[in-house]
Amino acid sequence: MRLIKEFINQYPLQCLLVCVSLTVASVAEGLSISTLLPLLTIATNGSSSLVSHKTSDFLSEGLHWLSISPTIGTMISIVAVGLVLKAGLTLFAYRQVGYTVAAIATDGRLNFLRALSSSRWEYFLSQRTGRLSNTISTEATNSAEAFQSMANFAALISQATVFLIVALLINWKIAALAMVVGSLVFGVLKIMVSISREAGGRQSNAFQQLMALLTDSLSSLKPLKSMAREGQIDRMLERQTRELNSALRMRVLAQESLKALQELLIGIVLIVGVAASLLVWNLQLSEIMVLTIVLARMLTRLSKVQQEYQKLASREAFYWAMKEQIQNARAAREAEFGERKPTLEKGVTVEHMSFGYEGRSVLRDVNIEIPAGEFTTLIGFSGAGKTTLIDLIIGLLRTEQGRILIDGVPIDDIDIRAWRSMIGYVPQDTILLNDSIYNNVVVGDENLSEDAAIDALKRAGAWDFISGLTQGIHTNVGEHGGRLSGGQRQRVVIARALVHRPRLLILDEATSALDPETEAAVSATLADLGKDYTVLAVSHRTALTERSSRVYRLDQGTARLTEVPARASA
Ligand SMILES: Nc1ncnc2c1ncn2[C@@H]1O[C@H](COP(=O)(O)OP(=O)(O)OP(=O)(O)O)[C@@H](O)[C@H]1O
Repeated sequence: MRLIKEFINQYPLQCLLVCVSLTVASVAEGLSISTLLPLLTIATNGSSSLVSHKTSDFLSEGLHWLSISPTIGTMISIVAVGLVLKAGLTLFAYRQVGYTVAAIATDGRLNFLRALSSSRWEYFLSQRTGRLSNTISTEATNSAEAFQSMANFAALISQATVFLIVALLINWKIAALAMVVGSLVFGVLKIMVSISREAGGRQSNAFQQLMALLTDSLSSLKPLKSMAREGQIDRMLERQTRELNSALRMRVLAQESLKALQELLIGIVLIVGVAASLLVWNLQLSEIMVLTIVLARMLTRLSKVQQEYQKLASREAFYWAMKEQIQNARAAREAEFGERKPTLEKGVTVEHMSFGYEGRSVLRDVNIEIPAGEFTTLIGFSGAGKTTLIDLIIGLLRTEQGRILIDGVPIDDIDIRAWRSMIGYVPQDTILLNDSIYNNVVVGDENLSEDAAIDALKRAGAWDFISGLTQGIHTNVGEHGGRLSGGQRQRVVIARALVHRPRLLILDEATSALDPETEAAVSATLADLGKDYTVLAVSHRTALTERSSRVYRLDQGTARLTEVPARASA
């Protein structure tokens, strides 16, 4: 099976440790069981008909070689040591399995997150949020649990093999016959494994669709509910949920049918075997009893092997789905930039820049200057390409048609992460984390102190309202920042953009989601920041255009310098 090979390649040491300890554990168990038979023989004063001579001979030769006499005490000790060894090794193996399961889930999640954060911006935008969270949760968990199934599968195979050897030592003809009939039974039931694998694939797919749909719907639920149009979403969600339910039912049916049929067929095999042994081969009842016990255990283990294989098959789909997500994100990796450290003493120049999405032209021969230390504003109709131009300056988008120069150095030659770390970006949508104001400003950066956050909040004009809160900077902002007003949220986002002391401040319609009064107040704060930073703003607010030394209007894909910044409007 492909997944088993994959796990062996990815986690060779863990697989080896698990495999060796499970095998030795099974041998230890086999040794205890084979010792039980001669022990019974001795205990029943030599009624050797209970076991074959081979089993006793094999054991007594071993004991003789070790210079140990085969007394009841020795035998009991061997049984006890075998059982303790088995328990210890099984514990060791399954502890290793548990650690590996956790490692597979963690590695999968981290690999996916790293690949995603290094992917091209266009690729990231094309992903559905629900699909991404499904990879992190359901697919990562099920992929890891597939390893658990693989370990159970290996443990059961080694136990079944040991029971088979014991059975062969007792009566090889009957053991071989049971193996042949058992194999036929499992061959017939293979179809259930295929059904499970198919159901696992359907389930993985249905989960992906449901999570993607759910996330998309939740974000647009309010307007749809307000217009009483949520019914369509309900119907789509219901359809996906029913599809998931149907896949789950199929998986359960296949699993339960397999168990029930296995039990039935194993029972029939044993009854027919006992009847044939008595009537055809005329074996003694005691020998038949021992064989029945050993063979029943062997067949039960084999049936569980098939059940574990079935679980492995149904979890496999999740592993490959996650792997595909990681590979796709890696294939969409951002192209390499250069290594030159950026400076911003003179400014940013955009020269003859053209850009389009999927062959559709958006920017045509754009030329603009963003002088260092000055306030530059972009205006233009919705869809004119203002955000696209900003994304090109940040290096989120790339084009070979035209150049962006940072202090005269082409952006392609620059260490792009160093360049981005010189940027403070304030977007239109203020999505805050459900966390404290402080954590929303520093966003996990341990190098940023509380003093730095307070300083940034003061510069963003947020300190007045924060100092009035009981918990101050440690106040939780609620889901999506719902405990703050729109203006307060936006000021926290501005502080986030200022806290790492950027050189270039990019304001992408940073005030347009606010009501006029708040917009005017926040715009005044932003205009004031123009004293200390190089600013590139997308805005039609007079407060910002008035503050600008240059205003470019983007129209029909081209940028023109407008002459009356103060009156600029779309
Ligand atoms: N990821 C994308 N894939 C395909 N087309 C896109 C993508 N992003 C933007 N576009 C298209 O490019 C054009 C310019 O979009 P852009 O967001 O740059 O405009 P804008 O001037 O910032 O608009 P607005 O003022 O409404 O934010 C639009 O027609 C938009 O549909």
